[in-house]
Amino acid sequence: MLDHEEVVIRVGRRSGLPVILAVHSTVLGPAAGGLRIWHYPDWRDGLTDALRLSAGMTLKMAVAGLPSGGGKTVVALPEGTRLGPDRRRAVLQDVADVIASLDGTYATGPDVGTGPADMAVIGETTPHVFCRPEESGGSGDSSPHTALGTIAALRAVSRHLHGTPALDGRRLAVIGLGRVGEHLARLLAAEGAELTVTDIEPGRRATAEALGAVWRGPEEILTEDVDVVVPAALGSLLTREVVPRLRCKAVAGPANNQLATPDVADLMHRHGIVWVPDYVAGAGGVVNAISTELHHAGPGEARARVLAIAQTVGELLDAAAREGLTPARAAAETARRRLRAAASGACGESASLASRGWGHLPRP
Ligand SMILES: NC(=O)C1=CN([C@@H]2O[C@H](COP(=O)(O)OP(=O)(O)OC[C@H]3O[C@@H](n4cnc5c(N)ncnc54)[C@H](O)[C@@H]3O)[C@@H](O)[C@H]2O)C=CC1
Ligand SMILES: CC(C)C(=O)C(=O)O
Repeated sequence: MLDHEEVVIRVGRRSGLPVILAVHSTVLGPAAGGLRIWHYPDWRDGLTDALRLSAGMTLKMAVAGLPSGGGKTVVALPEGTRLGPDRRRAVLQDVADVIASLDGTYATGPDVGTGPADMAVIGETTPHVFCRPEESGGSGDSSPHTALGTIAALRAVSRHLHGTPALDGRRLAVIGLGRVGEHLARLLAAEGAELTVTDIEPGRRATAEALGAVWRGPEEILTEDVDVVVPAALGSLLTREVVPRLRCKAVAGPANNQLATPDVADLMHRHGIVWVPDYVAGAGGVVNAISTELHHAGPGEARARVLAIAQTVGELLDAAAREGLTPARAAAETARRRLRAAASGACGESASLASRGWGHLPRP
C-alpha cells in the first residue's frame, strides 16, 4: 500500500526526462529532502528510490527533532545519459516547476548528483529550496555538515564498542568518495583513523593516495576486516547475502537507504554487528540547513546541533542494549513516538505549518 501523501510524476517539458517528487509525510511540518539526479535502468526504479528515500526523510526529521516532514525528488536518467550544461539547466527548471506547483508542501536540497549551484537554478523559480550558495542567500553545501554529523555518530559508535569516542587508530572503510565521502575521509584521516576507501570513479584514487588511505575495489571493501564500514555512496548495499560475510564490528554512515530490506537490520544484530540507521548518522546536512535557514542559528549553534548526533546515537545504542532491541527498532520507535505526538496533540499546529509552507516556520 502506498503510505505517501503525494507523489508527482511528470515528464519535464524542457528536458523530456521523468521528474518524480514524493512527499511522504507533512505530519511534522512541510516536507524537505534532496534532489537526486542519477542513472536508473528504468524510470520505475527511480520511482522506487523516491518512495524509499522520502520515507527515510520522514524518519530522519523525526529522530533529529526537526519541524519538517519527509520528501525527495528523483530525476531518473536513462543509463548512459550525460547532461550538458543546457540540458542540466532544463532539468533543474523542470524540477523547479514541479516543486512550485506544490506551493510550499515540499522544499528540495542537494542529494546524489546535485549541489548548491543546482539549488541556485531552482531558486530562480521557487523559494522552496535550501542549500543554495551562501552568496545567493542559502546555507551552502550540505555535505561538510553531513560528514561532520557522521563523525559525531562514529564517535558514539566508538564509545559503544571501545569505551572511548576517539577515532585515532580505528580502522574504517569508507565506501564512496563523493561530496560527503571525501569530506568524511579527510576528517577521519585528520583524526588519525586507518582508512580503506573506494569509489566507482577510478579518478578518486588520487584522493585516497593523498590521504594515505588503502584503495580497494567497490566489490571487495564491504567485507574488509575493519572496525567500522562507513557507507557514503548509494543504498541497498546491505543484503541478506552479504551480512554473513561482513567482518566489521559496526556499520554507520550517511548513505541513505543502506538496507536492501528492513529485516537485514535484525540479521546484522544476530551476527553481532551494530548498525546505526542511516537516517540518524546522516542527518548533519539537513540539521545544519534547517537550523541555519529556518531557525536563523549562527554557525556555532548549527554546528552544536550537528554534533549532538553523537548524543542521539549514544542514547539509541544504550536504549537498544537496555531493551534488547536493534538500534534500528529503537530509532524507529523514537520516530513513531514523535510522529504520533505531532499527529495527535500538535495536529492543528502541523497542519497550519504545512499550509504556511517552507520559510515561515517559527524560531525554536
Ligand atoms: N549530500 C548530503 O548532504 C547528504 C547525502 N546523503 C547521502 O550520502 C550519500 C552520498 O551523497 P553525496 O556525497 O552527496 O553524493 P555524491 O554524488 O557526491 O557522491 C556519491 C559517490 O559515490 C560513488 N559511488 C556510486 N556508486 C558507488 C558504488 N557502488 N561503490 C562505490 N562508490 C560509489 C560515486 O562515484 C560518487 O563519488 C548518498 O546516499 C546520499 O543520499 C545523506 C545525507 C545528506
Ligand atoms: C541533505 C538533505 C537535503 C537530504 O536530502 C538528506 O539528508 O538526505
